[in-house]
Amino acid sequence: MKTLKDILYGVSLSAVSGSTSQLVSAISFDSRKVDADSVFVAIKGVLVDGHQYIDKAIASGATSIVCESLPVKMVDGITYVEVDNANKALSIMAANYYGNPSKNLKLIGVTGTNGKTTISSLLYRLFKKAGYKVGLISTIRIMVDEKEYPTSLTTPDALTINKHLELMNNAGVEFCFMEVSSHGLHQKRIEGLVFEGAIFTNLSHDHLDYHATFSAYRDTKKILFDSLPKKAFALTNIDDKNGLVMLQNTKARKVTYALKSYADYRAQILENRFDGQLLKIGDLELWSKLIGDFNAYNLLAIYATAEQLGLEKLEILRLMSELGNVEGRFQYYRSKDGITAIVDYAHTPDALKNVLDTINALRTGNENVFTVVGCGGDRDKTKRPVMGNIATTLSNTVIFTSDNPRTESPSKIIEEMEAGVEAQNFKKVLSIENRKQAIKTACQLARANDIILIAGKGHETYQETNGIRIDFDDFKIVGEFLNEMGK
Ligand SMILES: CC(=O)N[C@H]1[C@@H](OP(=O)(O)OP(=O)(O)OC[C@H]2O[C@@H](n3ccc(=O)[nH]c3=O)[C@H](O)[C@@H]2O)O[C@H](CO)[C@@H](O)[C@@H]1O[C@H](C)C(=O)N[C@@H](C)C(=O)N[C@H](CCC(=O)O)C(=O)O
Ligand SMILES: Nc1ncnc2c1ncn2[C@@H]1O[C@H](COP(=O)(O)OP(=O)(O)OP(=O)(O)O)[C@@H](O)[C@H]1O
Ligand SMILES: N[C@H](CCC[C@H](N)C(=O)O)C(=O)O
Ligand SMILES: [Mg+2]
Repeated sequence: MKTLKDILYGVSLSAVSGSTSQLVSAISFDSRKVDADSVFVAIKGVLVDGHQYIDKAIASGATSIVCESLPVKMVDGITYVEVDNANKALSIMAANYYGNPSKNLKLIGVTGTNGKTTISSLLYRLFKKAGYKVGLISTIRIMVDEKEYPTSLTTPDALTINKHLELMNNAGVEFCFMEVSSHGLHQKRIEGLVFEGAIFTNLSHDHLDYHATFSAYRDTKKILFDSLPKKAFALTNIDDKNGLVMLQNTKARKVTYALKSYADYRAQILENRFDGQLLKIGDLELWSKLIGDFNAYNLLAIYATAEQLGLEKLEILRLMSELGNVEGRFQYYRSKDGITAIVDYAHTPDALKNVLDTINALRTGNENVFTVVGCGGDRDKTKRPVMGNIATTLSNTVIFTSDNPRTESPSKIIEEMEAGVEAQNFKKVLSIENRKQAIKTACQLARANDIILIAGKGHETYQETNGIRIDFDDFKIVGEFLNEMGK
């Protein structure tokens, strides 16, 4: 066990009342999960202020408190520590508690609006194929080499991150690829981690409910690059207009990638087909099973990262040619009649446009494109009309439906999506609240060789309404309907 003093190493303290030499059994930031002899960190959250639960934490066994303002009435025998930023303190404490595990492996953070899961998951697979022990912290899962752990956030809280990094240390993991979300950065979940490199994918409209402005959202992403040490690499996509912004204040080695601009790593798309694409990377060629221009960017970022981490060029390309799709990212099913059903996690305007552009570019004749799409409840409302507009502009028929309504009214969300539809496209729209019914209708309407895109939920296996999750799997459902209908 460590002492409170050891755990607080590196945290800037503004006041201390009581002894810090006591042993600490655990750290908690939730009064409902406090162990005896633990330290409770009071966080000012989005919904409530953790400071109001300090006494409850003490009643449950906490013997020390870390908070942003000392309570007026302090309990005898309890140590109180005041800090400027409790989120930041929690993360540094978590790293200390678990023995700073990020220092014992090469940790690479991936940030940006879209592409984080794709890039980190494929880098995990590539390094596994190259024979290394590898870790992954992603939206879909956490992997400690070959052992899988469930996760519910893209970037988990600092205790969860460091706990799994310690497991990775114990398993001899050399490289860990981790998604770094803007919420994670803003809430300082990654403070105290030491990165070997960072990757920026792109920046587009998302989470503007949480970050007040687009520039605030951008500056949050930049924190990852600002915090890199000198020996790390900072890899950025300079075809994105915010790509260079990420490099402005970094101490790390600056490395760029692009398809359209002059960059350290360049690629050209030579051929794009439904079963893959041919890319020219530098003066070498790569046939990849991943399709779409957006995946060309992801593949180039993967190639550049692998090279920055010391893998050999030809070996990287050989391993990359074996990589297939990540679950729920352009995952497709071909029916007996040649209907293609694509399940994709596009839940932002940019992702939806990219996926539909990719589909339209691959159409060879007069196939119809049916899009089934919704927008999440309790999430950025401003993206709803924009996604409604994109879906109807780029498809022949659109079925607006529900995607995790959470505490909002599903019909209200659909109305907000409909508000973005241009008059000439009204005739293309059907609105069916029940997602299963919406998918069934698309299957009924589709004729041989048509294309059905089911967007927004990707790998998710549930639909969440008012805190209740029911099993729901787009990919399984669409396959079953097409099969049942004998199409
Ligand atoms: C909006 C948001 O990011 N919320 C995260 C935040 O919770 P919060 O600030 O709302 O917490 P709160 O409920 O206000 O409580 C404040 C504090 O009081 C404590 N508390 C509360 C009640 C009580 O009885 N006792 C007690 O001690 C809480 O434990 C907390 O420490 O901190 C929690 C602990 O780390 C997170 O679990 C929680 O994620 C929620 C579940 C969430 O849905 N987050 C999403 C939006 C998110 O983070 N998404 C990103 C981005 C995904 C993407 O890029 O698309 C992600 O990284 O997943
Ligand atoms: N490089 C890219 N540029 C634009 N769109 C992309 C890119 N890569 C993937 N997409 C699209 O965005 C969707 C989400 O991709 P992915 O899950 O890799 O992103 P993410 O950044 O992890 O998202 P999240 O923020 O939810 O964790 C994909 O299903 C695809 O439609
Ligand atoms: N990580 C994202 C995923 C959104 C996916 C979509 N299916 C939704 O539920 O809104 C979020 O929590 O905002
Ligand atoms: Mg992700």
